[in-house]
Amino acid sequence: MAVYTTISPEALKAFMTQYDLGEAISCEGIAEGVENSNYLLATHDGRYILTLYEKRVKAEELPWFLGLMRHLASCALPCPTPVAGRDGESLRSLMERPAAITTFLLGRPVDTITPEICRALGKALADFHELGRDYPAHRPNALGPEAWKPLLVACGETGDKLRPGLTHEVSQAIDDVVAKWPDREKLPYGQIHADLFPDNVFFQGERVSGIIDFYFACTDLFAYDLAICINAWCFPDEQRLEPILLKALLRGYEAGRELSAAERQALSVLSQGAALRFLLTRLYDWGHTSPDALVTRKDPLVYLSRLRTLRGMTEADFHV
Ligand SMILES: Nc1ncnc2c1ncn2[C@@H]1O[C@H](COP(=O)(O)OP(=O)(O)OP(=O)(O)O)[C@@H](O)[C@H]1O
Ligand SMILES: N[C@@H](CCO)C(=O)O
Repeated sequence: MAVYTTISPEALKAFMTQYDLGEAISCEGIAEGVENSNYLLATHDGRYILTLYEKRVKAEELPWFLGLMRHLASCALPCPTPVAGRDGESLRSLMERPAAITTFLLGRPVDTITPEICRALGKALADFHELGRDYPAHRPNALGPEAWKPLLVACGETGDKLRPGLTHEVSQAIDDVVAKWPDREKLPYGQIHADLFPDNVFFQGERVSGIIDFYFACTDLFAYDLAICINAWCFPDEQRLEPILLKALLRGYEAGRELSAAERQALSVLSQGAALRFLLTRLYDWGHTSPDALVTRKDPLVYLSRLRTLRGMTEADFHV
């Protein structure tokens, strides 16, 4: 569930007077998602998403995220566009939370990941990177390699309680991956989504019809974004990387942007880094979310299995 903040009818009515969208006909909480409170808002004008930003998203960073969405949508990438009120502002406040209305996108996340789906996803990711080049604003990746050790420390004993020896294993993996991490200046970088998981991509048939959830987006290596997708889309189960899905993802990506030899070579270590990033944030949430909270905690150990698989692979395995 992700409705942390309930909106009173009076507050919604007053909020809507700031827009040219007509009155709200309905405003229903959306169960999916974990970070923010999302509502499906119907007005006489159509359907929209109303988001109240909660804990993890910093209010001062919202203009960067909304600006990126606005920029990419204006370049015809299928992503939500922030809707401006009469005063031209799209970021405002509701129920004492930062809030914004964005456009509604058609389509659904896929139930089954196929090579065709991975190919389409890869092309959409390359489009994201290419179109983002004209968005000059910079946002450092707050969950990049420098963040991993402090995050592991902040997890305390959660890791070892979940799987004895986990903290030591992850600590060693961090040291190893950080030592091999590519120099950012040597690989192409720009705006990346950084959380392009299957629940954040809508499809109509085999066509990508929506990319949502921009709140981890940042300025980082393009190939790292691809490495995140390898983790999230190419493992049909906890630990088996399916080469056919990997090949389709890379081919799809290269239909939009060619990878350099250095990027190909870096995919192995970048994929291990991506596995570490999601293992660590899931572990942190595991230890910091009470089991009776209304949020479903995501299993960190899936990413331990993936990390192990990726550490057993060679650079050549990514030359599919
Ligand atoms: N622009 C949109 N058009 C249609 N549906 C949307 C849109 N944005 C969000 N949704 C719906 O709301 C759900 C939750 O959105 P989202 O994934 O952004 O939640 P979140 O809590 O902000 O992020 P997270 O996935 O990181 O927890 C989505 O699964 C989708 O069903
Ligand atoms: N995609 C993340 C959740 C937060 O965006 C995960 O699966 O761990």
